Amino acid sequence: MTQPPVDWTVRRSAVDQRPSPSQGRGVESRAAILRTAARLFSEQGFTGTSLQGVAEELGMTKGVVYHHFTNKEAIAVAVVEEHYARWPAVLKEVQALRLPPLETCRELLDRVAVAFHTDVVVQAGARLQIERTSVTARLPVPYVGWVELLTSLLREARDAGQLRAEVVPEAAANAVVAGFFGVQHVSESLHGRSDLLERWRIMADLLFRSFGK
Ligand SMILES: CCC[C@@H]1OCC(CO)=C1C(=O)O
Repeated sequence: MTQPPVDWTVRRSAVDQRPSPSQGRGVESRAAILRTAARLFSEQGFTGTSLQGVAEELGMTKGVVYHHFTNKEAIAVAVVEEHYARWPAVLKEVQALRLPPLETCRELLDRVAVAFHTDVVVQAGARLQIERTSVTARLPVPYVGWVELLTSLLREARDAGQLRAEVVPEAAANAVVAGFFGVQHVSESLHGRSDLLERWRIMADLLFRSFGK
């Protein structure tokens, strides 16, 4: 059974979001602004990044940036939205492998770990969520999409007889989300995510071996 589409619906912020351009140079400019802002947010944080700084990095005027985004908060919301927008395609790729549910969980998060290791938009989204109280706009609610999806997958694993009898799918899903979040945060804080994949492998082995029969 394929999982219901995860509700990664973004809770639209209070920030006025300009409509995304539909074609041509506008699309490229908006994408370039997001990539550059993501790099600066990831390196310097939300308060350490200015819209002026994003424009200067791109060799653009502030006016061009304002054409796409009403303010720095709107850029931050768009970056976090792009962070979450990565996951449905990863889920679809893994589902196409038609693995058993527990292996689908593991494979999915192994690929998400690679994205946290290499994708600056994913990295920026994670940092902005940690700094969310400094972002004066309503960011998407963190973690809940993953808890929902992993609970669904682990219920399938239970129903397929893959889980030990005492493993409660929702509790296990929350443990996986907390474990993944913690591993990527510790790796980023101590080693700039250089050892993220190894740290995740160790955590995932412990978690998934404790779930399985
Ligand atoms: C997959 C674990 C949860 C994930 O880890 C970092 C982060 C950023 O907030 C997450 C999220 O909001 O879903």
